[in-house]
Amino acid sequence: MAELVFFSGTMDCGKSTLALQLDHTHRARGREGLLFTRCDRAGDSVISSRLGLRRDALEVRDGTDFWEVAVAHRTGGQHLDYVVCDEAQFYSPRQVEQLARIVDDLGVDVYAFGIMADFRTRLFPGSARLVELADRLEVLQVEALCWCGARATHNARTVDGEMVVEGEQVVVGDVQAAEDEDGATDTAPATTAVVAYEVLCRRHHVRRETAARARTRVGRQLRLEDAPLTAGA
Ligand SMILES: Nc1ncnc2c1ncn2[C@@H]1O[C@H](COP(=O)(O)OP(=O)(O)O)[C@@H](O)[C@H]1O
Ligand SMILES: Cc1cn([C@H]2C[C@H](O)[C@@H](COP(=O)(O)O)O2)c(=O)[nH]c1=O
Repeated sequence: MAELVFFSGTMDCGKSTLALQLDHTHRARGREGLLFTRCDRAGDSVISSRLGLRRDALEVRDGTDFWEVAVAHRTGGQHLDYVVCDEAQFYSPRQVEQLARIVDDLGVDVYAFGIMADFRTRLFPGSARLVELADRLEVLQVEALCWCGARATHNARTVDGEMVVEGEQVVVGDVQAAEDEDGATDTAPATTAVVAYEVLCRRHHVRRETAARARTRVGRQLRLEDAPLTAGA
């Protein structure tokens, strides 16, 4: 029986990689599918993974109707066994309902991949609807890690290196810029605010303690410990 599966996890836990692997495996067995994404970091109409894999995909827009696309595909004489949906957190609840209908009325498997919650720890509307409707929820096996070594369960947004808890729900971006060898973080010209993301455990998300902030705190402690005791101190 066809099913709607929601594979979810934090940013950078391997969702797009798994989406492309799953498509490859099904295709290799002669099954035919359609790939969809919305606002991938790499640009329009592509699913990209940080491992370097990338494949063309159909870009989901506000007006995309999955039911109509699937029916037109079949009416055009093509097979449709499964659908892979990346960045599904950006889909509207109505579009998720269309995906469920494809499963139930057309017998097509739908594999959706996305993050559950935004940087404020609030569910994306599309992800909430997926949780409500999916036959199965799968949590990815490669667990992203917080800087402290604990399992990362939350996505944090930073603006110019500082964690923020207010702002637009959707801002396409990547996990923190790579560090230079000297430990300095890459930054854009001072006039452009740099939005980035970092995965954290709940404790550090609540405390707003990013890796950079933790490093600053430790550095300050070390400097205090090294400071010579002055008379009367
Ligand atoms: N250079 C690398 N070598 C091995 N694995 C890597 C490398 N870069 C990224 N990864 C793996 O890829 C994962 C991110 O995969 P990706 O599919 O882009 O994640 P998501 O779609 O969940 O954001 C990382 O968690 C890590 O396991
Ligand atoms: C937390 C959060 C993330 N986003 C964006 C940032 C990325 O473009 C995608 C997630 O991509 P990934 O493949 O899972 O790394 O979502 C956002 O717009 N708002 C947020 O709060």
